[in-house]
Amino acid sequence: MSNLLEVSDLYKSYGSGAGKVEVLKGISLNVTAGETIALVGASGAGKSTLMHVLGTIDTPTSGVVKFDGEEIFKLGGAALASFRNLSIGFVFQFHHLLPEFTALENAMMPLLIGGTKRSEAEPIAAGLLRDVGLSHRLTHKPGELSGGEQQRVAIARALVRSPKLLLADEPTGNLDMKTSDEVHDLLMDIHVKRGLTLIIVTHNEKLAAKMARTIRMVDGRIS
Ligand SMILES: Nc1ncnc2c1ncn2[C@@H]1O[C@H](COP(=O)(O)OP(=O)(O)OP(=O)(O)O)[C@@H](O)[C@H]1O
Repeated sequence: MSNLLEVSDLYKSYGSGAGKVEVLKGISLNVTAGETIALVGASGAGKSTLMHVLGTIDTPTSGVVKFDGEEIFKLGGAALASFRNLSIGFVFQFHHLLPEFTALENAMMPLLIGGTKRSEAEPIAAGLLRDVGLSHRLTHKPGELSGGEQQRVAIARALVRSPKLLLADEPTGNLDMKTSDEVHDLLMDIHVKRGLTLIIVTHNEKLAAKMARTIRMVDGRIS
């Protein structure tokens, strides 16, 4: 299997001088296309920071990230944004849905932002909402949905552009156990059906055990 991600000697620090915080301290890692990875470690170890850099919503201080062989941080601003929108889906602990839009509108937002016509975006988003078990909630706004349903909408939105990589940062950290289990099963189901590469930050041991590989971070390094 080919590598989807090749990460070499990644460093990330914030601030400067006496206030400098080194968060990532030389991370090297390969991720095979279609792999599932649990990223675990104590609070403050740098897991979210690594996810943000892999997802290109933050930039490394130094080091190289190759996605499908391409050095992504060599891309300029607009090209990088377009790469991110097309290739990577994100699910966060808090769903970040737009409250004034319906489930369907939220799910199709990345397509609309990418320039797809609404008439084309709608059936794609509706199909995904059906896949996550929400065909009966298309016109509900986030405030009218349960926590698990909101997270399902966020998952549909993350998948609407058929990304190769799904990054999920504590996707069920905010949900009760039963709802978490349902969302975990959904993520695994999506991985199996789509061959999606999945990296999940989690403190949930049951979820970590479902992933093919566990990567443990300790103080900015892979242990
Ligand atoms: N923008 C920032 N400026 C300064 N320090 C930061 C910034 N972002 C993160 N940090 C610091 O980097 C360290 C790692 O944070 P990060 O959120 O990556 O950890 P984590 O492993 O995801 O933790 P948790 O499990 O609690 O979410 C923390 O000490 C944090 O305070």
